[in-house]
Amino acid sequence: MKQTLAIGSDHAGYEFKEVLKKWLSDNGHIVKDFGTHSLDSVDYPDFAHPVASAVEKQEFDLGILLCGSANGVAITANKHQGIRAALCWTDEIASLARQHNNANIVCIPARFVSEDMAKKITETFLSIPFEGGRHEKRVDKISC
Ligand SMILES: O=C(CO)[C@H](O)[C@H](O)[C@H](O)COP(=O)(O)O
Repeated sequence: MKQTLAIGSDHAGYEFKEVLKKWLSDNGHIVKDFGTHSLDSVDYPDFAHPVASAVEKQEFDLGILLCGSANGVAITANKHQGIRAALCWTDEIASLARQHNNANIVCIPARFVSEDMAKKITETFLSIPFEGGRHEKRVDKISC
């Protein structure tokens, strides 16, 4: 299924962001790049907040964020009420983030996964649906 995607990173995730952006576009997805646009050192919240806001406003189906460990972008994105950002370092974790948590932003630790794994994580995150059922009420209880 072709989807609309918001993508962003800091300098540590920049190279993988460029790879993922082209690969996703080549596969028919609509991808908006919220930066960063070079390897120059930047601050991850400056990119994680705009991606999270856009996904929260439902301007995009899903979001993709990258930084070195993915902790910075995940912590930032999860400040947004409508966001469930999941730190994913394997495709199995990415699958569970969708199936059980209905995550709407995948956070990829660019300094700790291969390019191939970053693609597998992304592909899985975009294709696996939320299971609902017993997970529905748990996800509903997240907001405070
Ligand atoms: O925010 C992070 C960790 O929580 C990210 O991994 C950043 O990419 C990292 O902190 C950047 O580190 P650098 O030494 O400034 O390149």
